[in-house]
Order: sequence, then C-alpha cells, then structure tokens
Amino acid sequence: MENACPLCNREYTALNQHLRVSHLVKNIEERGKLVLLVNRRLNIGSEACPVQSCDAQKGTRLDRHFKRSHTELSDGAKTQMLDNLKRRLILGTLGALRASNPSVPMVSTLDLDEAAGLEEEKEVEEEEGEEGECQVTKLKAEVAKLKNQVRELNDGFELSQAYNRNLKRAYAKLKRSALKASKNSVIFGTADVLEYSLPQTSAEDEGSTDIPSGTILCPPFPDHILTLNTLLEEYKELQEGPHPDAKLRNNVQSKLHRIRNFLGWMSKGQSGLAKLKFLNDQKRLKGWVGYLVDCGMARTTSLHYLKNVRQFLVYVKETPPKTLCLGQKDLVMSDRYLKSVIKGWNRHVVQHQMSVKGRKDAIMHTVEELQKCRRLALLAIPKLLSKLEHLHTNSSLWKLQGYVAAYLASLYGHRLGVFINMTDLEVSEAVHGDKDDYLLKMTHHKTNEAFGTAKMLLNKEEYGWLLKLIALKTKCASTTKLSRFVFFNTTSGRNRNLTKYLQMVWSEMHLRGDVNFITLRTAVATFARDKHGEDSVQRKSMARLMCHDTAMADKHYTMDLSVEQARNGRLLFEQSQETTNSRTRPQTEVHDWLQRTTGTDGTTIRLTSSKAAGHTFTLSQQEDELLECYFCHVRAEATKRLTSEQGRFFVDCGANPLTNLYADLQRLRKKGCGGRDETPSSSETPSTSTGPASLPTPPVSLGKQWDRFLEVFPVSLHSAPPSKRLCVGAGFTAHRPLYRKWRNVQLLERTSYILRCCAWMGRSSRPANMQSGPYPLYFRAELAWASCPGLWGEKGKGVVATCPMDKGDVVCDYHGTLISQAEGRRREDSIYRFFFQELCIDASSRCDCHPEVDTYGRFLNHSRKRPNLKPKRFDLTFPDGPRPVLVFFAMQNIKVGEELLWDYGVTRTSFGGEGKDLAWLDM
Ligand SMILES: C[S@@+](CC[C@H](N)C(=O)[O-])C[C@H]1O[C@@H](n2cnc3c(N)ncnc32)[C@H](O)[C@@H]1O
Repeated sequence: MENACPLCNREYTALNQHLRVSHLVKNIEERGKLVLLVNRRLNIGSEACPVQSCDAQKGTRLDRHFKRSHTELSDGAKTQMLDNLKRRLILGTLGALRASNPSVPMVSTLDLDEAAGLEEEKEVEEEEGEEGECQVTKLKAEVAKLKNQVRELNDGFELSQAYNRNLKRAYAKLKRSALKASKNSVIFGTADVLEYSLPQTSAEDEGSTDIPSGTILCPPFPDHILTLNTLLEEYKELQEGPHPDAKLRNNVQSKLHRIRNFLGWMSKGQSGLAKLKFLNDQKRLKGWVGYLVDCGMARTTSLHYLKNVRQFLVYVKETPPKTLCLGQKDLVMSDRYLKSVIKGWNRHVVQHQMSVKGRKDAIMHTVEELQKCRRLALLAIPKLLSKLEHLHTNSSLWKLQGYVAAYLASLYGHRLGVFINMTDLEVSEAVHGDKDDYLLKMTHHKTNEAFGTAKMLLNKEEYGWLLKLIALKTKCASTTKLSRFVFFNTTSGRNRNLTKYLQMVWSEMHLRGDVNFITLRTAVATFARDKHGEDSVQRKSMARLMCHDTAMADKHYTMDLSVEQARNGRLLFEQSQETTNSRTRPQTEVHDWLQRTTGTDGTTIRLTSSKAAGHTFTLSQQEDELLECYFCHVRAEATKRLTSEQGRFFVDCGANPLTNLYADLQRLRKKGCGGRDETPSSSETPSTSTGPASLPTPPVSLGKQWDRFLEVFPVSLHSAPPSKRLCVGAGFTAHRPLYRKWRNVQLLERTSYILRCCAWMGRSSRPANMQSGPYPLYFRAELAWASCPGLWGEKGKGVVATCPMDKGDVVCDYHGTLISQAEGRRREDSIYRFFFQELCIDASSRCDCHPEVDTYGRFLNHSRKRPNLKPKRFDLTFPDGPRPVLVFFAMQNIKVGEELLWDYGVTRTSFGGEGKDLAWLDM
C-alpha cells in the first residue's frame, strides 16, 4: 500500500492529519518521522552501502553507487535494500528522539518494536541456524496474521473511542439530570437518581429499536469468516475500478469501514455467518438504524452509512456469494426499509443544508465589497512591488501574493487550486490578444477533467504583476532551486498558505466577514446568476471560465433568492397565467363601479367578484369623470346590441371583457389624465364613424354667444363647467343651454380621449380577441406596409407603424395556411414560410380565408440587433376547433414611422451555412 499508515496499516492521503487525529500523535517531530517512513523522502546519499560484502566508502552517492556497482542485484532487490536502509535510519532517529525524552510524549513504539524484533530474530537465527530460511514463509504468514490483528484492534480502538465519547456524553447528561433532580427534590438524593437513571443493557436489548442513548457499542466485524472477507474484497475491487486514485481508494476504504461496522452489528451472536442469513434480520436492522440515531452521529454521516449499506445489499442480491442462503426476495424487505429511512433522512439533511445556506447567505460578500477589494488591491499591488524590488521582506511578499489573489479571485471566483498551481510556464505561454490583453490557461485544478483549463483574461497591468512576481523569486528564494509556481513559497514549492494571506489583506482592507476562495467564488457565481439570469448565455460562459457546473453551483453554493428576485418571480407566475386564464386577474364588475364610494382622497372601488374579492383601487376625481364618461357612453354603446350583458365593467368594442385593469389604468394615467389637462387638437377629434352612434352631436353652428362663451370658458378634459353666477357675471344670459352645450363638447373630448388613449376600445390587443372571427386574422388597422418595391432597398417590402404602440401590444399575427414541417419542406422554396416547433405557416400567397386582404405578418423584415417585435405561439379555439396562432408582440414602445422588425432566429451559419452570403442576417 502506497500511503499506508505505519501504525495501523490503513491507507490515507492526509497521513499527517490521520496520525494526529486517529493515533493522537501530538509530537510534531515524531509525526514528521512517521510520515517519512511512508514517503521515504530521506537523503541517504552519504550513507554506507548496505550490501554486506561491499567495501564502498561512506560518502559516495549511494544511489549512483548502487546503480553502477551492484549489477548482481535485481532492481527490485536494490529498491528493497534502500527502503530497508531508510527505514532503519528513520527508526534510528525515532529512537534518538525517544532518548531525548521529548516534552510532548511519543505515541508510536515502532523503534522499540523493531529493536525487540531484531533481538528475537537474532535468537531465532542462533537457534535455528540454517533452518531459518524455511521459516521465512511461516513468518510471512505470521506477519499477515498479525497485520490482520492490528487492523482488528484498530477497528476496536475506533469503536471504543466512539463508545468512550458516548459514555462521556451520557455521563454529562446524567450529571445534569441528577443536578436538576436534586434541585427539584430534596427527598431523592443524587446517588439514587444516578442509580435509577443508569442505562440498562442486556443481550436481548441489542436488536430492539429502543436503545438507550450512548450505551451501545457496535460489535466488531467477524474477521474469521472467509466468505465475508472475500465478499468485501470483491466489492472493494468493484468500487475502486481498474485505476483508482488515492482519493477514490480513500472513499472506498471509508465505505468498507461502514459496511464492516454494519456487518459486525448484524452478525453479533449469530451462527452460520457464511450463509449471510443474518442480513435479513429485520429486528436487528431496525436496531442498527436506531443505533445510528442514538450514537450521536451527524445525520449526514449516518446517511452515508445507510446509503453505503443499501448499495452493498443490492450488490449481494445481484451477485450472491455461493454460500448465500437467502433468496432474491429475502433482501427486498431490508432494501425497502433502508430506502424508506433514507428518504426520510434526506429531508432532514436538506433542511440542514438549507439552514447552512441561510447562514452563508447572511454573511455573503456584497458586490460593493468585491469592488472595494479590487480598488484597494489595485492601489496596494504596485506599491508592494516597488517596495519588494528595493527591499525584500517575507511579510511584504505574502501581502503581495494575498492582494494579487484577492484581486483576481474577487473578479473570476477561481478556486484556491487554480492560483496555487499556476506555473511560470503557464504565465509565459499566455495568449497575447490584439487588445494588449493576455489569456491565461491554468491546467491543474479540481475540475480540469470536466472543464479543461481554468481561464483568466488579464489586462497588461495585471499580467505585469504576475511577471514581476515571478521575477521576485530569485530575490526571495532561500534555496538554489527556484519554485516553478507563480504563488511560490521560499522553499521552491507552491504557497499553500495563500488563503491565510488572502484573509490577512482582506482584514487590512477593512472588509467585512470571513473570506476564503470559496466565499469569493460563491459571491461571484451568485452575482453572475442574478445579473445575467439563471439560464442566460452570459452566465454559462462565465461558468465555463470559472470551471463550474451551474447546476452544481445552484445546489451547493449560497444562491437563495432575494426578496427582489422572489418578487420578480411572482410577477412571472402572474404573467404566465395571463394568457391562459385571464379570469384569475382582478375583474371589475358593473356593480362595483355603481357602488363606488367617494371620499376626500378620491373615489374608491372595491372589487367583489370571487377571484378579486378584497382588491380596491382609488381614482382621482378626473379619472372618475372619465370612467363615468366611459361607462355612460363608450361601454353603453359597445354592449347595447348584446342580448345578455355579463356585467363586466371594462369591455372592448366587441363587448369582450377586458381584465387587465391595472395596465389600462396605468396607460390612462401615463397619457396624462392623472392631473395634466390634455385638450385634443381638432385633427384628433374622432370622426363619428369611429365613435359610438349615440354620442351627443357636437354643436354644428355656434351663435355669437356660444363662440364668445367658449373663449371665456374654454373646454378641456378636466375643467369644470362655469357656474350660473360666473356666466351671469360674464354677461351671458342664456346660462342653461350654453352650459349643456359646453358639457356636450367636454363629453366628446373625453370620449375621444378614451378611444385614443386607452386599450378599452381603440385596441383590443389581446390574442384571445383573435378568436372572435371565423379565422385567425388580426392586425392593427393603423398599420400600413410599404408596398413600393425599391423603397426599402434590398429588403423589398416592409411594414411600418402608423400609430404609436406600447410594449406588450399585440401587433399582428403571421397569417397563412397551417401545414406540417414536413409538408413545408416539401413545397417549393418560399421566403414567406414560417417554421416553428413542429409546424409551419405558409403565407406564400394570399390566404383563402381573406383573399381580399394582404395581411402583413409575412412582410415583416428581419433584424438581429434591433428587433422591436417578438413572435409567440398561442393555442386558440376557433369555431372549427383549436389551432395554434403566431402572434407578434411589441418588445418596446414603438413610434409612428418605425419599421417593424423581428429576429428570424437564423444566422449565417444556420442550416449548414446556407445563408453565409446574406449579410443582412447579421444586421
Ligand atoms: C418574410 S420576407 C419579408 C418581406 C420581404 N421583404 C418582401 O419584400 O416580401 C423575408 C425576406 O425579406 C428579405 N429581408 C428580410 N429582412 C431583411 C433585411 N433586414 N435586409 C434585407 N432583406 C431582408 C429577405 O429577402 C427575406 O428572405
């Protein structure tokens, strides 16, 4: 085993940590020597040759000497001898350390064991002489057996540690309850309470779910059962695959440990273990799950146990060992039980993760902090560079590295690994862009398999920092060999303390909270999502630079929605339901209008329809007057031909209910009726054909008095009619008829205003309104298309707006014959065919349904960069059944005279580059 712990023989990648945590090796020197025992990085150049007969002098380079002189030895033998030598030397140093009686006591006894072993060997050698060799195989078997015992003891040791912990916890708990009891009652003494509360365990209890907390020790794995060992060995091989790396091996090791633990529990006290019947003991299984709950293990860890064990049971079920005495069905119960437990626990774990996320959210860096970090780093870095050029100090060097890393990480959010593994070569091989910038590609980082190199585009100044940092190496290095890493330490390696230096400069910049490369990465990724949108192309390209999977980031990073985002989300929900079910929006009924109340703040309308109950809105006096005008004249005219009126307050000219009250009111207010007086010019006055027929006829001939009356008391949308006193005061005698005429003119203006400015009558801009005709045909009467060939240059014909349109307005449909995609492709080429989803609308010629009208959806031209229309599919019901309709919406407010354009969604490279010569596709 490459990284096997010298004390327990298990494999570990973080050996130093393992020695400290699992074996409690506190003496740093001792730990260092034990690590050396594994990596064997010991300089033995000056040692004497270990080959007994060799008389090579001490001091010759041993490795070279070995290579050249001992050709009689195989390579394997040479390595073995050198390894033994190193081991002896290291054990010698351990012995020397022990002899120095170190203040931090030593834990390992390898040097002592070795010495004892040598003694024994000597004795054996003496006793058995030449027979010794025969004993070698025996001894090897003995060693293997002992190693097994060591492993078992280690398992036992770990378990007893857990036991110890739980015992301590139980004791503390008991102490607390004893204290409480003694406070509450003077009758029972502490001793009684303790005695009474001590957990009672017996062999029968073990399988039950009712396990007293912290009193159960998981029994050891039955090592003596060959079947189980083989089974685990095979399972291990399967899990590791053909080329396991150290990390995978570590993970598999942990998995096996959990499974062994489980098997130990299940098999305790059972017979016929090789038959694996014990795996189907439901009572015990439940007991084990109970144990996981009670032993104080974190939920996430115990979930690992459950998942690993379940996976193992599936493996046993699918590839049963020969000795197995269980049917395929037998393990189903256990599997189902574990599955249900895992499902339940997953919920807890997710809740836990959410609360961790919530905590992280609270401390996440803000955009301002990241900006401030870069601003200050930009000032500090040049100063530190010039300081280091004159006078080298390590503290300035670490600061410089901290600032450079902070600057780059706050922009790109790269992981620590990207920085500390960045090499001089990668910097020197950066691609020089034509804008004097440099593209750096870093190969060694955590997700390079999935994403390739991590990238950063640096400007000249930033790139210069890295070059200068590299140049500083010669001044700072304490060894002759220079580090090949940009963020270097003084002993020719990489700077593994970069996080520490990042934190140092972070607090120097007086920035809030704890920082590390992950917190910066989280913040950067969150801002990318928030700024550019969850599924935006920008976010994806940023994620590629950062080398992260957005789905992963969404799961693990702190990216919960802010209130603002949730608000926008709600709006989207509301909007998404607008077209499908407009009835869910607040509806204003006629009786709501009739029951409106007028107070000092204006008129209040309270909505009563079931979907809108409780909604209220307030109108100014002027709005109230306009709506009164709408109600009495515009709406009355629209609905007068209906046999049954549905009581909806807002209707369009076809008496179709309109529900987007707020949008319409907003429009009304925006156009100026919320206070600003607007008197329409004569050209804006509607002709009688567009206005309702029952509207009062405007005065045809005005007598002298009337002309003068209008001069003195001009009519406007919101002005009040003159009172009798004012009329008489101004010298008008016929107050009543003049007053009536004045009111009629104002009514006309108001009606005209409503027709012009509000969606209620002039525009029925809702896709649903297209259903009113026998066929989908919809376009705004105010539009005209420029039919003169040549007027539009190369474009041919096009369409312009002849009335202003607001963002969101329906403009027209793409009118034509609906056919299948396949049929569309079969037909002769035409520029008037619209393919969308699985369908195609053929508008090559005028349609059969409206042969007299040249509909203009098909004449809309393309713009990729400045489209103002957007097509959207609606499924509408027509008299002859449901049918999809393509509707163009205004993407923005559109002025009169603007050409209407939409993005065809085709580029020059689409369809195998069919349009590569069509420059207009790019425009
Ligand atoms: C659906 S038609 C649009 C109406 C067309 N201009 C006409 O005269 O009938 C599509 C065709 O219009 C032309 N076209 C559309 N947008 C254009 C643009 N921005 N520049 C030049 N030609 C354009 C292309 O020839 C395209 O195949």
